[in-house]
Amino acid sequence: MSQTKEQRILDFVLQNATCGDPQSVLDNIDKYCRLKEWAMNVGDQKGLILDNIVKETDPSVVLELGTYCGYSSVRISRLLKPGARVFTVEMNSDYAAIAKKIIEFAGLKDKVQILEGSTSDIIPQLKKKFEVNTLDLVFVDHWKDKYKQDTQLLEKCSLLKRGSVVVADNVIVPGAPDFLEYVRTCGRYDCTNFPSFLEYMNEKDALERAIFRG
Ligand SMILES: CCCNc1ncnc2c1ncn2[C@@H]1O[C@H](/C=C/CNC(=O)c2cc(-c3ccc(F)cc3)cc(O)c2O)[C@H](C)[C@H]1O
Ligand SMILES: [Mg+2]
Repeated sequence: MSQTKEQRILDFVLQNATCGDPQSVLDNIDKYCRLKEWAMNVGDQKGLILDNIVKETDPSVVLELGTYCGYSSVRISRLLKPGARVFTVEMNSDYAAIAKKIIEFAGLKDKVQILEGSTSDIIPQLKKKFEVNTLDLVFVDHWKDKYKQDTQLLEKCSLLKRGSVVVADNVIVPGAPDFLEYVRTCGRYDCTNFPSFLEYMNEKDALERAIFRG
């Protein structure tokens, strides 16, 4: 059966990275995707900006929208204090399976819970089914036309509190114009743009940090 690109990324990690070493997992995914096959991981340049935001926030409860292969789940969870958790939502079961193996290889399975399904179904379940009170950090990196609706859903489900940090990837490329307009003008967020570059390319991209005012 012919392999998918995501299976090839997983194989490259299993064959080249060091088990239990999250940085070597990240470095090898970046190496493969830069040299062999491009893939839509947040990558090393935007990843460093994300690292700084995570370190500054020191979150106990993190939600990620769009796991894909698990690169940013590894990136975020490797920086968390003992007992802190990442919930990551992925609707594609093939990607969820790949991500599970990558997160486990990195030694981070106790910090990351992959929630298989659609954000529209899972976000409303976080409080009762997953015992979440409020979210300290949200990393938004799924379909770009769903950023705004899912941010509004987080608000509706009272999952954001004053100081909750929402970080969105790709606000330049592919872009999420309705999300940007919303968080910058609705009056409920303090927004900062972090210019960078599209993963593994020379094209400009950026992260947007939107801190909920409560
Ligand atoms: C109900 C649906 C919503 N609910 C959902 N619920 C659960 N899971 C969801 C939901 N919506 C999506 N997902 C999952 O998240 C992942 C999707 C990730 C999407 N990411 C991009 O499209 C992108 C493109 C480029 C790019 C840049 C330049 C180019 F030239 C080409 C591509 C770069 C980037 O950094 C990018 O992150 C995964 C594939 C998909 O199954
Ligand atoms: Mg992205």
